[in-house]
Amino acid sequence: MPDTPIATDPFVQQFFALSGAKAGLTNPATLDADNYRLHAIAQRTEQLRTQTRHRLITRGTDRAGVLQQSLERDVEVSALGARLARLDHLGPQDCLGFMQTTTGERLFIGRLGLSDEQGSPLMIDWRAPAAEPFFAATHANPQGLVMRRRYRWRKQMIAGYFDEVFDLERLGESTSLDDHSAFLASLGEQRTGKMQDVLATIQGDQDAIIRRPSAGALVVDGGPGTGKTVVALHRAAYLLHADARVKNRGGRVLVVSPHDSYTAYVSDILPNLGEDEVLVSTLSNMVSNAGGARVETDSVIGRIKGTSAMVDAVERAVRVFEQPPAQGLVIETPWDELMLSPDQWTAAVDCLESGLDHNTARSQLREVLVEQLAAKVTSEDASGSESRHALAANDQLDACLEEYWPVLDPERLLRTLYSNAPLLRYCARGLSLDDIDTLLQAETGETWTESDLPLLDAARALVGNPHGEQIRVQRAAALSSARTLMRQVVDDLIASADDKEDLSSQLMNADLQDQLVEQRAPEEPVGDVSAGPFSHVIVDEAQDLTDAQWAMVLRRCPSGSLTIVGDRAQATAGFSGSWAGRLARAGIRDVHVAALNINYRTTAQVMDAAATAIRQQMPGANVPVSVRTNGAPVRYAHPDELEPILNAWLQSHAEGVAAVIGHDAFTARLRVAALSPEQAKGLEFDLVLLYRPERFGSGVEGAVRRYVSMTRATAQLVVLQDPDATRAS
Ligand SMILES: Nc1ncnc2c1ncn2[C@@H]1O[C@H](COP(=O)(O)OP(=O)(O)OP(=O)(O)O)[C@@H](O)[C@H]1O
Repeated sequence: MPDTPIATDPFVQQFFALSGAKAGLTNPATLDADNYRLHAIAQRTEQLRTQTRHRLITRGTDRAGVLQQSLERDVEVSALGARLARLDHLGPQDCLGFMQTTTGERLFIGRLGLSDEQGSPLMIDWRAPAAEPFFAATHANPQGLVMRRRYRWRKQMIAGYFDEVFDLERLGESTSLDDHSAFLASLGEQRTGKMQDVLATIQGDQDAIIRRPSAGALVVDGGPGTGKTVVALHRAAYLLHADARVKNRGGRVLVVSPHDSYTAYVSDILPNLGEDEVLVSTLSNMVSNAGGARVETDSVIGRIKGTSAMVDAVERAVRVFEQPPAQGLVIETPWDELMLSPDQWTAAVDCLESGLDHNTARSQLREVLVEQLAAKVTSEDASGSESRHALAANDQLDACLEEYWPVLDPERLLRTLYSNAPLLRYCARGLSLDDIDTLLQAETGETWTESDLPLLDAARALVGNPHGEQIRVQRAAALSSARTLMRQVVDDLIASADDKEDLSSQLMNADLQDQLVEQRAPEEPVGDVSAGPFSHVIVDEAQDLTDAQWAMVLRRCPSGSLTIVGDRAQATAGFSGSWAGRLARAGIRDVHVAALNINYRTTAQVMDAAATAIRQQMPGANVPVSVRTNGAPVRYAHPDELEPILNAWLQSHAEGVAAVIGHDAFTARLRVAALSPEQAKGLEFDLVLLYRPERFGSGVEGAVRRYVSMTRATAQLVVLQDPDATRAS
């Protein structure tokens, strides 16, 4: 569509409310074309909203005739409802900016795509291939662009914009050359406690990672503040929209978060990108009904429970309860004594579907054994269905199953494994004898700890629901009686209908009857959504996952399509070696690594101090380069000065957020968080106060805690330490 400058047109809405230097430098007439397009977007979205609302009302009140039409109407009404919900959130503020190509075209880019009535694009969806140069063009490779403009929206108005020019000769009048300075200034803006929306300013190296195909395992490796989380979340939205493999596998994406504060911190980003369905969750929260797990305070126990040897031990423990009888068994029936030999038992087990959990396999095993035994009853004694019926209720067969394939409860199995010395020694073959003894001596309280949860998850996946068989039996009985009732109702309806042929052809349709019956039967237990499977899994702060946690991730991602986001220098337990080596140990091979090297969060002053802190223990740590070179110097003060420093900052800053890290007795207050170094991972604050960092621990662990904490600061870092303590940096 042509963008005709119409500065004099009073009906064109104005979208620019520029502040600061930009306001002074910009000639309003040069923004006419922008206003015109944004106005067109506003009008078109309003038009589509009105049309959709109208159609929804008309269809919603349609009196549909035959059943088929009524089903079609319901489907359309639900689709219209979803479309209206999307349109309600769409408007000019979803326009990220535009790019001008060497052919003179201006292409506007949006969070979603939108076309005018003739089908010409008003804005192109950011994930479409045509939008790629908007993010990817660089001075070295302008990708056919003369310039690009990125908007900075505040409260439905454009408060600023960043122009980048790639071809000065072709440039018209309408740009205000500011290259990176305005973008850099925007990085220093005060934070709100929620991750900011940065889609409009995604950088070329970040964009290239976001758009990588989903197959296999991609590691995004980068230091603090390099935009790994930004990339992770935008990649989730991109893959859901544009990656055929992810869409074909059901389009379910999981983002594994390191802790609940991170989940809350990033919670606006995906909905703002139009994705409400992505599950963002900690691994602990994915183990449902575990009764609020405690933090693991014993690091040795945490290490042991995090090993793959313990995951293997859980699996071996389940197999202990699946052993065939050593001798033949006798099953008494009203007609005869039936023999069940160990070989017949094994043959029955071989008939089971593969991949079933223990308790489901038990139900199937019972059915197979009933069939096998019923075949031994002669037809003179009983019919097939009589013998099957009797065997299904046979107490001796039940007793045999209870002995050789008992119903298991995952929680009890895990507690037994922890406390039963012979069982643990038999099952935990990959653990040293010392580790086994340590585990046997450990206190197992009533509540689980976070290090138990991956093992509990393994136990649940392998064992299944202990009440599953009971539920299946009840549901089968309810379905059977509902079907009988339905048949009677159908017969009665046919007998009294005027147009018998049409009604009977619809009602006798077996699918329809099944649907109606299903609605009457007790609900199938709702599956746990966090159990997966997911078509793609993104793991943030992946450097900290234990082998047992990786097993949890892989259980939910059978395709192995993973984005693994992390920084080896931020691994609290240390991370020597490569990503490929670490991940191979967790069972992930064929790994590709993409690096991010520019730090957008922390000023050079803070980053220098943090680099010194980490390099004391890890001389080769991959420390990123800060994009913002100016900033307040790191301030060092006595711990007693915490309150005065904090209060002075709160008084002089009406907005912004602060964090006190490492002070157990400090209570969080409005705009001030109280965190441990672990809880601070992934987050950021305008002001960070590091409380007695010399107490964060020694060696690599202590250095990593200090490094992570220091690199949370976007503007000011204050280190509060005793004067005689060694400097944290
Ligand atoms: N392209 C960008 N445009 C604007 N801001 C950006 C961009 N990339 C990253 N940022 C900002 O930089 C900060 C750090 O980003 P992010 O949290 O994604 O980094 P990270 O690599 O995950 O850091 P860490 O490992 O320390 O948690 C955030 O404020 C983010 O909004």
